Amino acid sequence: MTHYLNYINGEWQQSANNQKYQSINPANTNEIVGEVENSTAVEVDTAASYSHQAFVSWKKLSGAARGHYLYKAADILESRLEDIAETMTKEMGKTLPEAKGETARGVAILRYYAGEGMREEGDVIPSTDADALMLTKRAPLGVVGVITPWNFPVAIPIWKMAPALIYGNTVVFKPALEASATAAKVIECFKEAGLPNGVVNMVNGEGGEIGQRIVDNPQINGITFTGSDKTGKMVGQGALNRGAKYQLEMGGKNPVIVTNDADIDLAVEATISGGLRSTGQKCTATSRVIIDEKIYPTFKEKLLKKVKEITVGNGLLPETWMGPCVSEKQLNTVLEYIEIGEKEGATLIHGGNRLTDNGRDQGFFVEPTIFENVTTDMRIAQEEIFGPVLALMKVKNLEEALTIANDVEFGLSASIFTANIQNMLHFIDDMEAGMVRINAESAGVELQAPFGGMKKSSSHSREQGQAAKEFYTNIKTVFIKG
Ligand SMILES: NC(=O)C1=CN([C@@H]2O[C@H](COP(=O)(O)OP(=O)(O)OC[C@H]3O[C@@H](n4cnc5c(N)ncnc54)[C@H](OP(=O)(O)O)[C@@H]3O)[C@@H](O)[C@H]2O)C=CC1
Ligand SMILES: O=C(O)CCC(=O)C(=O)O
Repeated sequence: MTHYLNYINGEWQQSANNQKYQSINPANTNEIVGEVENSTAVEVDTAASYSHQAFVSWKKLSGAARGHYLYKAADILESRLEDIAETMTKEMGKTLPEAKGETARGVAILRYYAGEGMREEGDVIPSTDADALMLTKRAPLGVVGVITPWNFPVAIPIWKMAPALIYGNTVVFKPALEASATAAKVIECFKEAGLPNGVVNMVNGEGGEIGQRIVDNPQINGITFTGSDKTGKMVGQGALNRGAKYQLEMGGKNPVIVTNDADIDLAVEATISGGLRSTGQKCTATSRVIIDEKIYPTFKEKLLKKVKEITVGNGLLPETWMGPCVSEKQLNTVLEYIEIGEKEGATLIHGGNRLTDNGRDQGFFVEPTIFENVTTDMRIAQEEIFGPVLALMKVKNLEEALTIANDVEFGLSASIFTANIQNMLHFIDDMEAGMVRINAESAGVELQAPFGGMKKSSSHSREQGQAAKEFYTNIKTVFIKG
């Protein structure tokens, strides 16, 4: 078992309280993947203080110089892709191909933002004074607190830290405990890329202690968070109270609409991939499948046939298609929602059980689960489950499908499967979601495009691509008169 320390001011450091957290393998709870510090608020304050000092010279570097460090970190991450992906699979359960894909995405994100150091950062705006020059330029926020979940332990920290750094901010990072060993391996890449001391810091520990102190520490000027709706609200309120800038990415209840002219095989593939890959633990995962009644029987039959072929097991095994839930807590949440669905009167047509046979008794495995006769008022149609559970809903036409699709508090991602251009245009205009996808699954994010949701899914900000600049910088309007 490897022990990972906090990373503060360029050094691996122990927490003063000497308490540890053990990160276990959700496919085999006998295996401890790593041990990290279970730190206190004191370490956050120390990290924030060094980060604040490092900011002074980091922001003075040219964008190209900062980009150089990110290119180096990308190369190191790429050279360790196999090891980091394997740690991810062992630590949070997603299959090895998915973990490798995510780590490769981390490399690509680092390179994208490294290049950003050489791109334009403002506009020239005509002044009403003919003798003046008016322009905008970007100023970094200062120290940025990065609070991340366990479901994308490489991609999410990197899509937050890389833009923070390239625009001249320094970072105090708190990864989710369930993915803390993977996070430490990512931080090793930054260390070995030679970033100046204090520019990137990582403090491990519980959200209520470490995350909360990031929210409250006055030296932290901006906070970026991905996670649950409940915690996100607290983070946003805490930041607002002390005037820190904040950005929140939270839940989803993402629909896929299948119209009567859709390519049914394609829609079935996308429903399975979007809803069940990563064991349904994506904020962009499909959870509601809204199907035209004319094709409903065919769609259902094809879906069931394919879902029955899914192999559930340890994500390191080549034959596994779906890994375990990340933790016992998450497994219990999923099982609880399955019970709620049955009590509410939905019909369970596949799955619904924990899997303990064939050596799976030491893991948090659950069957891929499908309900039908789900109505929009049910909790399984309204609340984020974050597990491999699909709710089938039958509708008469696209109008009804859109009404149901929009009848939730979330608005992150949504898909439609149709061959009709009018249906596509109607969906693009009237679907209340930050990402609308046509003939493609609801999950899936491209690093160069804005990512974020409407309604309760986000703080109405966007991450990734050029959109990241809006959060990690402040605009300065400059007026120069000769
Ligand atoms: N949008 C998304 O991508 C995600 C959504 N979720 C949703 O959230 C549910 C619960 O998952 P969970 O992991 O508990 O999500 P949380 O929102 O609790 O965790 C996300 C991050 O916030 C930290 N955190 C916890 N409490 C606080 C706090 N008071 N102040 C600041 N930071 C805090 C966590 O730390 P730590 O966990 O280490 O204590 C973790 O790093 C899931 O079932 C799912 O519905 C979960 C993960 C990702
Ligand atoms: O779909 C993806 O690749 C990213 C989803 C995501 O950001 C999340 O689940 O938190």
